[in-house]
Parts: sequence; structure tokens; C-alpha cells
Amino acid sequence: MNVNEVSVNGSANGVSCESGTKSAGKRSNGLCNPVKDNSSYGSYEMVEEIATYLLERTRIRPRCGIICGSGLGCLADQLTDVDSFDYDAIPHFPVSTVAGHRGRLVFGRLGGVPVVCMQGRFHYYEGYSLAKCSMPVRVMRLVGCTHLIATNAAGAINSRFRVGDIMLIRDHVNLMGFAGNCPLLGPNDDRFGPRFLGMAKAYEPALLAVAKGAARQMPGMDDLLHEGVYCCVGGPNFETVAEGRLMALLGVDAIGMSTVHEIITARHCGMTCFAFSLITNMCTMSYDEEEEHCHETFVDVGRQLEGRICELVARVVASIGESCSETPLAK
Ligand SMILES: O=P(O)(O)O[C@H]1O[C@H](CO)[C@@H](O)[C@H]1O
Ligand SMILES: Nc1nc2[nH]cnc2c(=O)[nH]1
Repeated sequence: MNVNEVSVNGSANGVSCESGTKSAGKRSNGLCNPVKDNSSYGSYEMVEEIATYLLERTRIRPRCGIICGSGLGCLADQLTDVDSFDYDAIPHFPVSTVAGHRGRLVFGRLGGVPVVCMQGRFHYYEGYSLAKCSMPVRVMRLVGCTHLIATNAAGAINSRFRVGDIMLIRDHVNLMGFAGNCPLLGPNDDRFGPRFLGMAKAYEPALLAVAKGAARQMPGMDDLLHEGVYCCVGGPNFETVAEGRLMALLGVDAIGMSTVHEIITARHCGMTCFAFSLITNMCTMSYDEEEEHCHETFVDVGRQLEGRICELVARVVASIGESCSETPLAK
């Protein structure tokens, strides 16, 4: 059974996961490296408990989850009919430790469409596993979201980009995955999604087209907009010149420390995804350049572009709202 067929009130049968029992994730089967076994955190039951806790406290039934990147918390501030939950008040939730990530989950409406925003995300360099960083995406799915919009601050590898540009993410390079680190490590729970999954169309082409169409209607926006490939590294250090050049050789256009594992988790549980990067800096590609990387400055770039970014997201959400009203959610 796929998560798309499961209701949060536990009415699903709880079809067994790979190793045979509902709580199989907690069992050691001797095959898993315990260090890589994510099942000690984020079991289906735990995520369901979080979802139930939230749904009992809000009347919003979100269709779309939005993850606000560094300096992009403004996206949550534009919601109406808001119910917000500080992360430290939600059972089993991690806490945000990074400046520019406020640390709360905000339910509300954006242009009438019910959504839930993570106003602050979790990063690997904060000491959380990729599974823990991405766990809230599963919560979004279990509270009813069919779509995910992930946003981030990123450094440009592509020399045609400028600070303040927006890169719609067409694809990603899962560099941490190449090294064996993935949010889906460990026993698979089929109630979330399948063991193996394709990622060729991880970023929904129809939503990319909607965003490009929207940008054409927004004064000055078309010039700022690009499409490209994002890569996530563990951080928290920024790239060396050699690493920046390697990224360019790999076909990467922008680099950050988030999003990829969230998208993998979202695709695993059948969500439709859209993501973009706000270009907050140019990556240092030559030893002659001054390195000007400063997280606080990056956060300010987001604040300066608040209006445009909020409008772009609102337009994409409106189109998701239209498509959702055509295809009602499975119970
Ligand atoms: O990806 P978001 O959360 O936007 O944050 C980006 O900004 C921080 C670096 O300034 C890193 O955490 C990087 O990933
Ligand atoms: N890794 C990485 N993350 C970022 N987040 C914002 N800018 C950057 C960058 O240049 N490199």
C-alpha cells in the first residue's frame, strides 16, 4: 500500500514493510548497518502521530507544503487563516538552529488554497541525519499535501547568473547520495512509498511551465529567471575553488545545502514537486577573486526580493489549487 491510499487516522491496514511487521523498522535484521538505519527515527507511526497532533489543532487541510529557505520565511507571512506551531511544541520534531530559519510550521491559506509552510528547515550540518531533515515532508504528506514547493538560498556556479536571480530547479545532482548518504537509507516502509524509485522527472515539468508563464507576466521577473541543476553538499563550509570548478564540470548551475533530500523524500511518498533557488552569491571560481560568502548577507538578499518571490509562489500555488480541485485527494 502506498501512502497515497492511507488516511492519517490510522484506518489503513498498515501493510507490512520489508521485514514483515508493522514495527519492523525498529527491528534489527542483522543486514543493516545500525549507523545507517534511519528507522530508529521517523517510523510511520511516529510521523502519523505528528500528523494527527497537528490535524487535531487546525481546521486547515493543506494541499501543498512549502519549505521556506534561508531568508525566505516571508512566504509563510503572507498566509491567511493561520494556525502556527513552534517546532519545539510539536511532538518528535527537531528544532531549527540556523539564522533566518524561524522554526515553526504554519498552516493557512495562500490565495484561498490551503497550504502548510515550514518556516525554517533542517540541515545535515546541524547534526541531523538526512532522514530527520526530511521527516517533515512525510508529515506534510500525511496531513494531506499532494504537492511540495521547496525553496532555498544557493550560490551560483553558472557564470551567467547574478545575485538576486531565481533559478527554477529542473534537476539535481545528489552528490551526497553518490557517497551513500540518502534520506531513504535503511528498511523501506511501503506505507510511505516503494523501495526503489525513479527520479527522472522529480521536478514536475508542468509546474516549471506555470512558473515560467507567471514570470513572463511579472514586470522585470523574466530577466531574473533561469532554469538549472541544483546540487546539495553537506556544508556548513562553502566550496573551495577546486570544488566549484568540479561542480561546473558536473553540469551543476547552483549549489546549496538542502532541498535534494526533501525532494527525494517527497517523490518517495508520491508528491508532485516544484523547487527554486534564490541566487544569493556567486561561488568563488578563481583564486584571484575575493570570497564574499556571508550567511547574513544571503538572508538579506531574500528579504530584498520578498515581494517578487511571494508572488511567484502564490501563482504556482494557485495553479496547484486549480489542479487539486479537479482531482480530489484520495482518502
Ligand atoms: O538551503 P537553505 O536552507 O535556503 O540555506 C542555504 O543557506 C545556508 C548558507 O548560507 C545553507 O544552509 C544553505 O543551504
Ligand atoms: N554550498 C553552498 N551553499 C550555499 N548557500 C548559499 N550560498 C551557498 C554556496 O555558495 N554554497
